[in-house]
Amino acid sequence: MPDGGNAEIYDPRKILQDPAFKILKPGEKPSSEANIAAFYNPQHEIHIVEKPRLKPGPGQVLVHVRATGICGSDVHFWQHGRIGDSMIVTDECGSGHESAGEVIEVGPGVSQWKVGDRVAIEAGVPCSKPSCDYCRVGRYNACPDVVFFSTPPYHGTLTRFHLHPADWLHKLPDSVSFEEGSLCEPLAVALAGIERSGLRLGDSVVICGAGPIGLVSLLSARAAGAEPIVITDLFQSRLDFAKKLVPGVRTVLIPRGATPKDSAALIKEAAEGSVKLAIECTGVESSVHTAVHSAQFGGKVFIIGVGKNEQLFPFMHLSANEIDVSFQYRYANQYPKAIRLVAGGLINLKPLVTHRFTLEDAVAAFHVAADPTQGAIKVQIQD
Ligand SMILES: NC(=O)c1ccc[n+]([C@@H]2O[C@H](COP(=O)([O-])OP(=O)(O)OC[C@H]3O[C@@H](n4cnc5c(N)ncnc54)[C@H](O)[C@@H]3O)[C@@H](O)[C@H]2O)c1
Ligand SMILES: OC[C@H](O)C(O)[C@@H](O)CO
Ligand SMILES: [Zn+2]
Ligand SMILES: [Zn+2]
Repeated sequence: MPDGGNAEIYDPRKILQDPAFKILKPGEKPSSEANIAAFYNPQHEIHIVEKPRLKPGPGQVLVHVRATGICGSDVHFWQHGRIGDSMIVTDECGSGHESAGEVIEVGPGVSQWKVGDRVAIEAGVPCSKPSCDYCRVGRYNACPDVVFFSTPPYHGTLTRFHLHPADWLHKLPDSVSFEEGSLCEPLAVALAGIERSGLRLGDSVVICGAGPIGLVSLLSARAAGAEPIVITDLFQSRLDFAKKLVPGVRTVLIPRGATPKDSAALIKEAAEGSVKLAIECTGVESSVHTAVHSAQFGGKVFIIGVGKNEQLFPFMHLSANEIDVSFQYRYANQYPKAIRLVAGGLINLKPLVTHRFTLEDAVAAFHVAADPTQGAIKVQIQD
């Protein structure tokens, strides 16, 4: 953990060492109004904890978190204890980074927020120092000192009261619910991808994977004017969900064990040709290859999904077809745009929430999110 700045202010050890920090036993009732949260640990346990309700310091705001979505990465950290080589669960760690809530207290020097304001919480807080090249040029998702709440060691926003820097909250208009505000986080991922992919009106697109990220990418690609749009998945139920969400989308069920070339042939048949842009939202090697074989000469494969550390690439096919490959790492500068698109009615996130739980029942919510047979798209925890 880097020293100084946000890393020191949001030092996770302070909460773990606070006498008010307590892990509740299964079934144990928290005291009413306690600052409860869902934490996981290196033993792959998940539980409700009580933690201190901190006072906002200079430049900080205390938010009553009203809605939080469970992301696949929250489930992954709980069940597998790590993502890649750098994000490793080594202690009790708070989950959740898709959140929106209500300002309940402001710290000294905070003038832009008042009690009662409704906000979306941007979970990645970069250092913002002028000496940081990435922060200075606005590519702050690359800040080496970023505090990303819920990525170990930093505790997440799935808690009743969350302390946040005032500059990294975004106002929600009255027409945008807390639920939609929290969904602006995965939407920000998709919007960053759409922006950097260079998608233009009328471009043909395939989206590989119809999970939450594929679905918000679908909504974004539709709003950006892509046509036709094909979406793939291994599960018909996910494709049916996509079709309900965007009736004009063309769906392709990827047969288990099919070669990427065969899968790409199905996509090309559905799209009536090779596509200009393939947005990969699984991170699975065979799906990345399928995306590559679906793209036209001079097209692009834009990879949002994350997966195995090392993957093979169809090198000569990419080379002989001048196919560009790009990646997305989280997002920068997308929240205001996400909120405008939702408020303006261009993107409707509401149907994505399939399950709702109270904060006290967050552990049950995680079990539903982790069990594919439950058919959840987005599980939300509301308080
Ligand atoms: N780049 C980023 O900053 C960023 C941010 C958030 C999430 N992600 C990643 O995006 C990916 C998608 O996230 P999600 O929450 O939608 O995950 P998810 O697991 O819910 O959805 C993935 C979907 O892909 C489908 N799938 C799996 N293999 C497939 C294949 N071979 N062909 C077609 N479909 C296939 C699955 O059935 C599932 O419906 C994950 O890898 C996640 O870690 C990346
Ligand atoms: O939505 C943001 C992502 O889930 C995060 O990057 C996470 O996967 C790792 O920190
Ligand atoms: Zn996430
Ligand atoms: Zn920085």
